[in-house]
Amino acid sequence: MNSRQHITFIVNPISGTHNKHIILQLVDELIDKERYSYIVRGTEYAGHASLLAEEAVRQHADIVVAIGGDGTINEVGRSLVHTNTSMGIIPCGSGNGLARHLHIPLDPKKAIDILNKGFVKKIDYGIIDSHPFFCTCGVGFDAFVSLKFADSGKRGLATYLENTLRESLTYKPETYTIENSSGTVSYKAFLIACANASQYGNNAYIAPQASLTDGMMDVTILEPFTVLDVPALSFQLFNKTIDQNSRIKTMKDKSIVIHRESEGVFHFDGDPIMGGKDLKVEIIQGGLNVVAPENPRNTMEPFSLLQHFTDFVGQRPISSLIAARHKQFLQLNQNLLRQLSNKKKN
Ligand SMILES: Nc1ncnc2c1ncn2[C@@H]1O[C@H](COP(=O)(O)OP(=O)(O)OP(=O)(O)O)[C@@H](O)[C@H]1O
Repeated sequence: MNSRQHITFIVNPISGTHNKHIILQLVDELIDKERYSYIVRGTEYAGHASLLAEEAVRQHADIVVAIGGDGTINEVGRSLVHTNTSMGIIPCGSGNGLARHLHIPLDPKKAIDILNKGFVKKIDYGIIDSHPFFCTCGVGFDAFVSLKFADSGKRGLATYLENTLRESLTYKPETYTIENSSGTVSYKAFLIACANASQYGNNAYIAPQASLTDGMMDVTILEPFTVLDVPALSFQLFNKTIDQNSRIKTMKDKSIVIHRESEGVFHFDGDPIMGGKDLKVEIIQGGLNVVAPENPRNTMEPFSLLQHFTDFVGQRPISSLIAARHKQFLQLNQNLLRQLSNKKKN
């Protein structure tokens, strides 16, 4: 009798910065072959990971491991929710928000070790306007930034951050009405982030209190601010204290509806898309099984703000980031961005 569990590894060849051949060699060397049999599938285009994961579920794979970043995880995860197949992660993206929240090590050898231990936990996921998300989704500058990010690779992450901060000073906040379980509230806001996980990735904590297992969404609303607020906001974003800033309002709920002045962009796990004026956002409790550290505290590194900031800005070339977006998708995003920028200027 074959009692081994089966893993399908899905590798996005163009995500992040790691060399995927080396990672696949490490998988072959280090995966526990007494515990697991496995196959490797490579993605050939944006969206392919979802189809490969669906196929793995049909073939009763026990675990599908996403080798990629949050975009790949989103594609894999959406096919695994409410199934008996768990998701594993070997983080290889540029942000790795979900892996970081789960304390899955960024070192591939250690991430494989987590797979070998095979501890499975249930986590929540969210849905915005019928698009599943696992980390964050949002509107306003949040979505605008995700469009900028898609356009940022050739200029480097530091330039991107600088441009983003500069753009933030001219970006016009909009008025949003949020329907939640206790009523209706209106905010003039720069961005609204709805978080399942606590960070965007790169240790930028937009919702420091967010939990993946509480069945709740943490909503962070950033009200209009001035240039004088930027240093504190930036510091607090990386220091896990942005919720203490006076420009920030927070709420927790299972489900909200965001009404905005006009249709426009929103993002789910950093991928921008056009949507209508009214967006329903909800959290589905415990819908996804993930292989993760059993005791995250043991895998946590000491908190260092400098390290977090360096992680975000980095010294590394990010030419691979631009390649990390499917060309057509990038084109679409750039068009949306231009439309949005023009709208904002008019
Ligand atoms: N073979 C492929 N060719 C082009 N695009 C692909 C291919 N496979 C996957 N993609 C797309 O690449 C996008 C980026 O991948 P992913 O998000 O995993 O990496 P990343 O952007 O570097 O990481 P992060 O999201 O953590 O910042 C995904 O949204 C996915 O749709």
